[in-house]
Amino acid sequence: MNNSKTSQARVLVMDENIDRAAELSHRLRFLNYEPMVAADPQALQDIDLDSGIAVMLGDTIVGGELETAVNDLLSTRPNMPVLLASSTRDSELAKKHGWPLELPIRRAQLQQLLKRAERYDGRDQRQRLTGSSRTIRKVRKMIEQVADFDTNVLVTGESGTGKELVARTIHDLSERAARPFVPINCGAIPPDLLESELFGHEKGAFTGAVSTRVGRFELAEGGTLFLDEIGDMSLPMQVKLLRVLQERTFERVGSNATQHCNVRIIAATHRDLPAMVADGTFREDLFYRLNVFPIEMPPLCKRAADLPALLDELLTQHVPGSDSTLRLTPAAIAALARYPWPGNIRELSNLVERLAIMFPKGEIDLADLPRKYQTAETAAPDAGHSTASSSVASATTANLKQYLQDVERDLIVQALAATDGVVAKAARRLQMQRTTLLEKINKYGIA
Ligand SMILES: Nc1ncnc2c1ncn2[C@@H]1O[C@H](COP(=O)(O)OP(=O)(O)OP(=O)(O)O)[C@@H](O)[C@H]1O
Repeated sequence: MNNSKTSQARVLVMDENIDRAAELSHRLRFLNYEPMVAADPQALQDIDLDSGIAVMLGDTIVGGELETAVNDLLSTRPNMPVLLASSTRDSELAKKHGWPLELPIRRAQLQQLLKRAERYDGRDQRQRLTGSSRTIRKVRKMIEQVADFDTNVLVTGESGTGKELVARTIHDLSERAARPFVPINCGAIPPDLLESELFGHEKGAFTGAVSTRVGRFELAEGGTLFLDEIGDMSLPMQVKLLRVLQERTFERVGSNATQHCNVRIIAATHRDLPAMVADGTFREDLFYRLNVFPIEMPPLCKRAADLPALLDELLTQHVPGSDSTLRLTPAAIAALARYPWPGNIRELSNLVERLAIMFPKGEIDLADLPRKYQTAETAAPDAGHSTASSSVASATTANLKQYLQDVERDLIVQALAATDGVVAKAARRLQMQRTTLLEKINKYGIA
């Protein structure tokens, strides 16, 4: 039976395998989508691409002419969702745009991804979790796995690693996307005010309650409530929260009227909750309620391979006008890759914002960076962090060779992508000899 959609969304099917494309088109029609098949770049040009389209690729496409055509297409339509067959995941295309689609295609997965792609189309991609390192790919996969369930999620990780972004992405990909995403920082609100913030209050419920106020649970009705810094919540408040999670009901402060709520909970903390449970400062029952699906965000120093992509992303965010020529030299990027980043992506974002003000155009070289970023060795003490950051720094030093190789490989891939694979141009961009670049391309097995 067809689904109940009234207007048909277009799905561009790109596959050099004609039989498979035909079979997929048949399935798409059955699911009430309008398939348009392109088996080569010429066919792609003949297709009317005005309406929102989800793009799907067969596994033979990457590296071929179609990939170039698709890249051209996506350069003018950065919000277009792309469903990619599994064996293409390592390509630049997959890293930038793709949502993995397993082959052979199963109807349930296809339907789920198409629904998600329809919801996603047109959304601001700046909020996407940038990066293609192994850890971040794993996080992305977990987000996709859990998004469609109402399961409670606990996101852990150091401050500034992107925990809130993870929560928003889960919400955006979920069936609740059209309803509110309501964040609250439990650590920033005085304990005696947190209850009324969460549940609201009636007029006159306490001194200062001059009018009735709706709480965050009510504001988030039908959507997602993001409880940031949950580890900072007082024990009495933990008891109250536990009750809402168990019974899905609450009362405004000063009211006897019980209200039902339909809210998905995502909590986050930089604290070690199991240790807090052990020393009695966090309730074990609440911990288990929240920790149904844990996601751990890696610190930036463990995601060296993502640094160039994050810099690109943050430059786009902080530099007004997408045609800016501002970029960092390889030497500057290499220095940033050595830095331990105790403040994680937030610190990186602040730095990029500052650089974008100081150098609105052109190249930012090593000497242009604030001093503490120029060499990792001087960075750790300057950063004012104690044991945690020194251990991060020593771990970084131990992996320095691998770390720098990851960054070098990424820079080469980016330079090649930016110069359409012309090695001589890429070499100029990277300020290295063409022969050296060829050696490195060989060494890293870059296709
Ligand atoms: N993968 C990413 N790509 C681009 N920007 C990111 C990414 N992750 C985080 N950011 C940016 O870094 C900043 C910090 O992220 P976020 O607030 O989600 O971190 P957090 O872990 O929730 O921090 P805290 O624990 O301090 O609340 C934000 O400006 C966010 O947009």
